[in-house]
Amino acid sequence: MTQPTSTDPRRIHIFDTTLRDGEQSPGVALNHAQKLEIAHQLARLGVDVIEAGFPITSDGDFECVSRISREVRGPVICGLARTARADIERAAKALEAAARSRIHVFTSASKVQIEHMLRKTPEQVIESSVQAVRLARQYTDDVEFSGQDVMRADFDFVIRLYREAIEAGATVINIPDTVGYGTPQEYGALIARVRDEIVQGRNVAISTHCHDDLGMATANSLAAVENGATQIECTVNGIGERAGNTSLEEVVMAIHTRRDHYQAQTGINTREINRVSRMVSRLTGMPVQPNKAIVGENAFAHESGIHQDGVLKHKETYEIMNAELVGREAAVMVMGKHSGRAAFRKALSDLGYVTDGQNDFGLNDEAINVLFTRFKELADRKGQIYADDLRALVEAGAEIAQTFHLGSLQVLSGTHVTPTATVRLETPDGLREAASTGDGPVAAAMNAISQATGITPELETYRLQSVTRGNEALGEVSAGVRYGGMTIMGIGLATDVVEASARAWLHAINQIVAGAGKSRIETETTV
Ligand SMILES: CC(=O)SCCNC(=O)CCNC(=O)[C@H](O)C(C)(C)COP(=O)(O)OP(=O)(O)OC[C@H]1O[C@@H](n2cnc3c(N)ncnc32)[C@H](O)[C@@H]1OP(=O)(O)O
Ligand SMILES: CC(C)C(=O)C(=O)O
Repeated sequence: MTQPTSTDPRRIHIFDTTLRDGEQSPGVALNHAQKLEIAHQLARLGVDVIEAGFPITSDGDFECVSRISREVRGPVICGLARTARADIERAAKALEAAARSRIHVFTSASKVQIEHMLRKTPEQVIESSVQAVRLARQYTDDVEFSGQDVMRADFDFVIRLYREAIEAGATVINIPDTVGYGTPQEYGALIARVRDEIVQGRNVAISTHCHDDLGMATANSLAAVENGATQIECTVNGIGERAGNTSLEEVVMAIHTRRDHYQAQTGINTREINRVSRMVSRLTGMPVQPNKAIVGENAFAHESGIHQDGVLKHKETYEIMNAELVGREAAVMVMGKHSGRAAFRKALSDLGYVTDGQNDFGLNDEAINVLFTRFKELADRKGQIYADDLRALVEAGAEIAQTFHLGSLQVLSGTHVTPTATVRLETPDGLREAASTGDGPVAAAMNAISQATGITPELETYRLQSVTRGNEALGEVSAGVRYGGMTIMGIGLATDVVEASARAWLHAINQIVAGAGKSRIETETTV
């Protein structure tokens, strides 16, 4: 076996407590099948330890830890226990079938918890902890010891408590900031003290267990790594009691991405991170916030034109890690009102409308500019623009040179008024305006356009469908018209169905103009 050298990165063990502390999230209760599914995925992810449950809690929890012990191979399987004999014996029983098992014994370290919750003296806490660790060691060589709430405890007492636990046989000492009170500097300093005063020279691992009450769980865990911790307790998506625990994905990717700084590595197969995140979110019913680091929907998305342009030119301008590395698709360009021409062009190219600058669909630079203006108008109203929106946009508007552009449309309609529409069209020769009534707002808009253009086709077919998602979905109108012996299909697209109808009508008229020639329009306009 190769001996590690002093320059090898330190190995940080990932202790996953999604199934124990994570399940303590208010409202979450996983059944056996769900826990087993998550445990198998955690094994694929490559965590070092799975805290499978707290077996004394219920027969169900006991049975679940037993099943995971029987069926999941790879990680150490751990069960939680208070310092009570019954808890330890129950945990030991549940872990019997595990290939490698750990009993995790915990007490309390802070004055407030010792006095008001345990109702013991500090000496009694030390005594019961020593007894508990010794008992646990009768069942396994791997015993973890925790004193809850260390960051609000007297640090001299913490040092005494942990020294006694190590003497009694604890092999991992976990330093929990149970209520998320510590700052990175304070927590790091305590870990350094534990390392220097009681762990130095012994085969005992220092572990972190941080809560996110002040949003510092990840920073605190990493501060501990900088000061000698070699195990991080964490949960997928950071779920857990109250504001949750340290996020597994955050610490793992921080250590990976900043290995220059931490000089450390984990055994996690990072490509499984996204899968486990989605699984835990689905099974717990806890959605992941979109801006959540690493696993949030927006974590690898770029929406603003300047960022999109930068990323298209060189990914590293705005990315510190590859999305593929955590099992996600390459960075996504979200098309919206902040997007610029570079991203718009790329999106059209991805959809096959522009290839290597060549123009397969009649999309020359001018056409792209026209579409881009239309895209911005749509984005202002609709927010996010999806691929289907872009397809519809191109197919509705790009293939012909438009003589008439819809400048504005106003429609008055209701239960006791005659529907009336006023349109303003932009043409190469200036503005044209007209107003008209109709049986409904759509007919009024079409009549007004016909008046303004001087072209009145006959409407043969009319179809309205929603082409995209959400409340602000684009409506696409296909209007089949007859004019001069020809059937022409006009397509119109807008979030407003009357506007989509007007655009379809105008699209058909523009095709008529393109086919018939300018003199014909002028003639008809004067009629
Ligand atoms: C920070 C953490 O996440 S710790 C883990 C928290 N997780 C859970 O509590 C989930 C599972 N819990 C349960 O199902 C129950 O609380 C049980 C089964 C553990 C205990 O249930 P009960 O016997 O009804 O006790 P109850 O929950 O009301 O009170 C907890 C008892 O444990 C004692 N206790 C708390 N921590 C410890 C400890 N580390 N060691 C020994 N006793 C402890 C309390 O002092 C209290 O004892 P008391 O009843 O003599 O006052
Ligand atoms: C059991 C301990 C480690 C715990 O969950 C905490 O202190 O938050």
